[in-house]
Amino acid sequence: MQLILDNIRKSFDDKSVLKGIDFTFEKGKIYGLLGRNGAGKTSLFNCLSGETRMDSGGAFLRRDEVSLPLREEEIGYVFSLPILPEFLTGYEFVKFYMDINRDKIQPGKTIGDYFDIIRFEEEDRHRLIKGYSHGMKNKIQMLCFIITRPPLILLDEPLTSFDVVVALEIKKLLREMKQDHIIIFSTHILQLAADLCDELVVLNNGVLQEIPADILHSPEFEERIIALLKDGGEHD
Ligand SMILES: Nc1ncnc2c1ncn2[C@@H]1O[C@H](COP(=O)(O)OP(=O)(O)OP(=O)(O)O)[C@@H](O)[C@H]1O
Repeated sequence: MQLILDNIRKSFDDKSVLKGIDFTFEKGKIYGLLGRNGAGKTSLFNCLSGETRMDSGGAFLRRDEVSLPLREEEIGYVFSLPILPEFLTGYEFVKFYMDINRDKIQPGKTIGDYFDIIRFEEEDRHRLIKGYSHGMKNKIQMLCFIITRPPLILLDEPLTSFDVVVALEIKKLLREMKQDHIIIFSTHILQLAADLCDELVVLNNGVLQEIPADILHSPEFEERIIALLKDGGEHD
């Protein structure tokens, strides 16, 4: 399975942010998406998920030689600022989410099993989401894609809100899941990108470019990436 991005363009007013994104992502890999502040990482994710309309171009999933336009239900999107119904408890929300996705649940998995996967304390499950920390909300968002297992998983800067223990668990989980999914992960933490990702891509000047494997594994990795990022791109 491949995700094919074909000449995606997006401008806000007269500011051109995505200037023709062409890239092919493969199943079985975790991709780190790097780029300076304002480079357009979130805009690209929003265009893929349908949150924002792209001006032109397209995104396609290719399976068995057949490419079809990417559909909303094929994407699990974890926002950097989680959007959840704050008036529900975590348990109520996850139960509701499981109910509406009954056909996608792995056989025999209970709501308790799912909470256990993300190491969510028993007592927290029945508290209102409103009172959850940022990291707890992110965990609940992650649970959504763990339940539905969509082919494409987009993660916008999520691991930064997790404590080291949870971050390690989530990293393990992503590594397990990558066999069956395309995972794209935006981050500013170079060490995390180097540690977790199989490939790195940089969004610079509105286009995506792959970072050669020799940079990823070189001892001057950080310096070389920073030089690449300084080369172009916007910043706040
Ligand atoms: N809805 C919008 N309306 C107007 N401008 C927008 C909108 N969304 C994004 N932009 C602009 O597009 C550019 C890219 O923003 P985006 O949030 O995609 O960058 P980013 O790479 O995710 O940045 P960061 O690393 O700081 O989160 C910025 O100049 C931003 O101001």
